[in-house]
Amino acid sequence: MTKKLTDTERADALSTLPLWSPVQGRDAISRSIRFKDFNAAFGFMSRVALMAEKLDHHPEWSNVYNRVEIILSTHDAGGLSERDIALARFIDAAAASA
Ligand SMILES: C[C@H](O)[C@H](O)[C@H]1CNC2=NC(N)=NC(=O)C2=N1
Repeated sequence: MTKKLTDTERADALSTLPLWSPVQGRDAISRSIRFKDFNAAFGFMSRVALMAEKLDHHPEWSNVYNRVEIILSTHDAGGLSERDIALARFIDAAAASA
């Protein structure tokens, strides 16, 4: 069972993820990403989806044309865990090379 991060672990991890913001009212982080067009956005989502399956850890997300809104939280733990941090790092790398 994945554990929630402690307050210190959470703060340390978030300081290394400047593009992510805490979600108000819940233990989760979010990032909004704008791509060149729908093709770039959906290509990114496909790459993240394959990794999410591999990690058995899935984002809450939505897409409108070239924008993807992502929320990460660990449902089994009821909050942010190191799995969210790992997925956030993968997402940042995938978005940077899109
Ligand atoms: C059964 C399956 O392993 C679990 O439901 C996984 C799937 N993907 C998941 N994704 C996220 N974000 N949080 C979870 O707790 C989670 N649990």
